[in-house]
Amino acid sequence: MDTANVIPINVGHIQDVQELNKTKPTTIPERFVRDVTERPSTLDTTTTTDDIPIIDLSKLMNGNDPDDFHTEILNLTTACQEWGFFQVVNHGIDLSLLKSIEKVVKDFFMLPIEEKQKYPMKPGVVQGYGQAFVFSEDQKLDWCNMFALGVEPHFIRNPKLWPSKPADFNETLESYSREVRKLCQNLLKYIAVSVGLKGDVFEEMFGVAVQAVRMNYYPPCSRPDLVMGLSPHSDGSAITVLQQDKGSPVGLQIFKDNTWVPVQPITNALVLTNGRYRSVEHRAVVHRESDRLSIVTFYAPSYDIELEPIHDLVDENNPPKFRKYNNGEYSINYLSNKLQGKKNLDFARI
Ligand SMILES: O=C(O)CCC(=O)C(=O)O
Ligand SMILES: [Fe+2]
Repeated sequence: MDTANVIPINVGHIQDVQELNKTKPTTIPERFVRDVTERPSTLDTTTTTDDIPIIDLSKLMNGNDPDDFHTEILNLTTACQEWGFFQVVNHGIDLSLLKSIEKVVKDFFMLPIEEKQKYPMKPGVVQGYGQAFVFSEDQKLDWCNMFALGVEPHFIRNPKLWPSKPADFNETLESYSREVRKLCQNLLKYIAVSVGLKGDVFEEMFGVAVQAVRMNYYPPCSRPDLVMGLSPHSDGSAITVLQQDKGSPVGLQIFKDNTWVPVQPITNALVLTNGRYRSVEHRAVVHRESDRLSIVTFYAPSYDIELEPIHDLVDENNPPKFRKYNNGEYSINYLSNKLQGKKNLDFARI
């Protein structure tokens, strides 16, 4: 996952936004101020959160009521086809575990900067504490601190980056990641079914799936209109599960029908289906007074897997839109470029 050894880069000084915020700056440093066309107000939203699809996983898992199952599969199809995104309820993960992970992650971000800097995200590397996806000195910075860790399989972990404080961080992240992994596997099963494939098609295709977590902390900003919490992008994973705290009333936004729609969710984003299901473009904005935390799990095929559109979804009327590619090469490409809308898909687009 680390690309530092391959590409020599100069990212300049990256200010820590929490520390910056503590100084109550009267003006926002230039490096965070977005060009007018990239500010949060562009293409602002009229759609409301109520429209965002909600999937009740228990209706799919229980299998008690065939009508419920069928309706929910149709909901899933619409969600993946038209949104590339949905919220999941009755997902089976203990609420106490969701609260515990939120607490340890928040406690981590509240540690003194010296403590957090024991786990630095080096330039061009995606694990550790800092800002990912920064590759040049003149690139604008996001109003966000990140802490990212590889979780599974074990060889992607950098044990030196797993923090010793708060004391129960590692154990909680392990339990949480186990549960989220099961959720990803279940969602992928029903996503396969929703597109007319066998439930285990992704599990077989993925090999030993890669799982990573990125924790994002967005402090308040006196000029939320000028900065971006997280630049617009779509994720590089097969499926993403996003948990966010109730901190700020604004935060995650998804791009739909040319507007940015705000969300309060657990979510996902998808590839592999020859464009039939799309991954949603999304971004995060920040708030004048409230902070916000998100915990994002990325679940993706093994790096050594060759991926291509599923044959059953390709025919003369639907020719392949993506070439066959190695997922490790795709991941390196994704992680060594700044976040830029859906540009990452150009890597494999025909
Ligand atoms: O904080 C959020 O809501 C968005 C996070 C996100 O999109 C990511 O980490 O990829
Ligand atoms: Fe994302």
